[in-house]
Amino acid sequence: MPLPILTITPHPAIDETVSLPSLRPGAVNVATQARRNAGGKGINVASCLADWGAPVVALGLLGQDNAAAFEALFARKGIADACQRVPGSTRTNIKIVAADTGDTTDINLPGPAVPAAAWQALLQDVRQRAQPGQWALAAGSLPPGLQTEGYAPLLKLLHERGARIALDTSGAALKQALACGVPLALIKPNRHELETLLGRPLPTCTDLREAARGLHAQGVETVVVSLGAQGAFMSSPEGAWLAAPLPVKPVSTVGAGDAQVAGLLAARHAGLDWREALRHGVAFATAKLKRLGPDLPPASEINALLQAITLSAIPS
Ligand SMILES: Nc1ncnc2c1ncn2[C@@H]1O[C@H](COP(=O)(O)OP(=O)(O)O)[C@@H](O)[C@H]1O
Ligand SMILES: O=P(O)(O)OC[C@H]1O[C@](O)(COP(=O)(O)O)[C@@H](O)[C@@H]1O
Repeated sequence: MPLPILTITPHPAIDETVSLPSLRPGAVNVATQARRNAGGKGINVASCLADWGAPVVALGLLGQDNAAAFEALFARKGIADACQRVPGSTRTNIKIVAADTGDTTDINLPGPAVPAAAWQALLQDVRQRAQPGQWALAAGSLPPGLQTEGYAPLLKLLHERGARIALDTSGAALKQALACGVPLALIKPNRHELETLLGRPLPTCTDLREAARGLHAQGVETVVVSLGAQGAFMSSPEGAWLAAPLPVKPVSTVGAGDAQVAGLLAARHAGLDWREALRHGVAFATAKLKRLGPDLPPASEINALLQAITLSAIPS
């Protein structure tokens, strides 16, 4: 029985997606529809992994007053629910999808402050569950109460337990996590997040290659940079590649990055190499772009996308 993938989401969200014909700031905007679903980075990754058939345990911190949407998602997909419940409600993040431009505008709110005891309980649970060689993903921003110490205690714990650590976060949380010196198997910033981290623009593949070299020197095994409509870049111990985007008219870009992380993890969990992992990442993300919410289409659709992906090797 393969070890399940652990996803750890300290700051989940209910995503409220509001569809508009066009977004006019400062005016009255009349929506054509709205939908709410359980989300947040590690939750979305768990959801895609479960759709693909990979075993997954969701850890994190859920507000006890509106946990039902998450519980329903976990039950529907057979995701093991190991989330701590904290006082209050999980935050709601607003996603505005404008039909005319195809752009999505994200308004992400802060969740309730996390009591120290809930974070300690989460760390204790991770200590008991994580096994040598097991894939564990820490994902998303950090809620009020956790921003000072950041991801460091969690990453140190996972490293002590011998887990293979993937991290998908941004801003100060990413900077702090890299500074704590724990070796990471995978990070997946988007281009903007990596530019913010390094404080310089990274417009070309050469710039991305150079940036990845610096991250490898800091103990990051593989760096995947999602490039939106330009595809995705990977620098790994097996080589560096640029994956061309597949032609798609996105229904919403929310969760595309999370689907990409799920594809990367699904492939590595199945014993595939990094090159195949990049292909799975792009296929999952492309499939996700075609739909709202946290679900992937059936495996047959993903497999068809996998056949269409082209990778170009980037010389070192
Ligand atoms: N407009 C698009 N056309 C084709 N592929 C896209 C498009 N937008 C995103 N993707 C795919 O989805 C992946 C993740 O999207 P991206 O927006 O970069 O992630 P994030 O949500 O983390 O910012 C990209 O690497 C790419 O493969
Ligand atoms: O953890 P953060 O950075 O606050 O972001 C949370 C938001 O990101 C999402 O996980 C989507 O992320 P991606 O579009 O990068 O895949 C939403 O479900 C959620 O509202």
